[in-house]
Amino acid sequence: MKIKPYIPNDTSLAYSVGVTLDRFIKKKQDDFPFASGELSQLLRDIALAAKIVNRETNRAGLANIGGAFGHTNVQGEEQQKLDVIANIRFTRALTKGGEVCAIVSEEDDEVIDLQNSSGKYVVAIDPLDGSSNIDVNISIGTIFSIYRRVTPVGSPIQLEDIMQPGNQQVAAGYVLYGSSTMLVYTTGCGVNGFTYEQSLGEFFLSHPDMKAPLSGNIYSINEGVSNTFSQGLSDYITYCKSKNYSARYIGSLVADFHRNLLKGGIYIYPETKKNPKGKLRLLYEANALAFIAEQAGADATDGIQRILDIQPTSLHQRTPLYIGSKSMVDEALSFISKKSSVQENH
Ligand SMILES: O=P(O)(O)OC[C@H]1O[C@](O)(COP(=O)(O)O)[C@@H](O)[C@@H]1O
Ligand SMILES: [Mg+2]
Ligand SMILES: [Mg+2]
Repeated sequence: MKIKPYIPNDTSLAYSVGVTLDRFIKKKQDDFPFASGELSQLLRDIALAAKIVNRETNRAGLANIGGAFGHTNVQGEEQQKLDVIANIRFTRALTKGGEVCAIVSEEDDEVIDLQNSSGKYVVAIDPLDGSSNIDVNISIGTIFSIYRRVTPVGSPIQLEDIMQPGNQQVAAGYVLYGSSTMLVYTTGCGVNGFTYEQSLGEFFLSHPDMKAPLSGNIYSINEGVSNTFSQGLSDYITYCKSKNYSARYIGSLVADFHRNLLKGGIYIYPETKKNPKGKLRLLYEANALAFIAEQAGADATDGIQRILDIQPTSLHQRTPLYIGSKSMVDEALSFISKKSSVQENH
């Protein structure tokens, strides 16, 4: 019996499809000899729910799942049907996956206790980000943060399991439902992006080891509320214009963040009259993107401190957010801190 070693056949007849998310997760897990596979399974559960939500977003217009759901969430925002559908899909996948003990969701007033005595992880999630763009076919997303619970597995969920600062995240990421669907995540060892190949039902590694440019020329801010900006921030926007930076604002945090992460830029959602503490939520929007940003060499602050060092005090608390290329965040901070110190002295 003849045995021959396998020699990879790189013929263009059968080009390599690339590394699937599953294989990538498995390989990363092998890098950690003591890894038990639970986090890997949790990431796979999130990917599965993302595929289902991707299918729903693609056919939102056809399947009567566009439009308002007719209920207001704890933020006082009118829920869209797709907000509710995405929330159900992710909660169900995380429950069935068996690795999670509690979920904090934008769409649920309270912590969801999964009564899973073996669940090690807590997930904070924005099931559908950019809800105002659902019905107009503009990119939307999902944002997630993963923490290890701090109280013993099997014991009742405690506040300290939930109210952990962002620097305690063990993983975080987002899904972007755009012209293509991508899943981008970090476990604290760099950032990797995967593109969804619909016909194969698989995410493939398309953006290995993502690094944000240190500077850029894109600024993303809703200038529609500029009359409530601090003087320092107004001066910074004037400065951006004087530098001929491009103004780009999609109104979907995930999409604006993703573009700036790839091209270099800054996204700002400041304190405004309507949202004196900013609009975006710390636990399931800012923390996840701040972890990704820092892992890709970018920065994230609330204008005063590192987002990841903020100690949460309430589930749906909001925070101002300045996130993006390092030198641009530094620039913005130099403007806002200068003015606020001037105002303080006067
Ligand atoms: O319309 P505004 O005030 O500019 O706010 C847009 C921001 O609000 C959000 O839609 C808030 O997120 P949700 O859609 O998850 O509630 C962000 O995605 C976006 O960046
Ligand atoms: Mg959101
Ligand atoms: Mg949302």
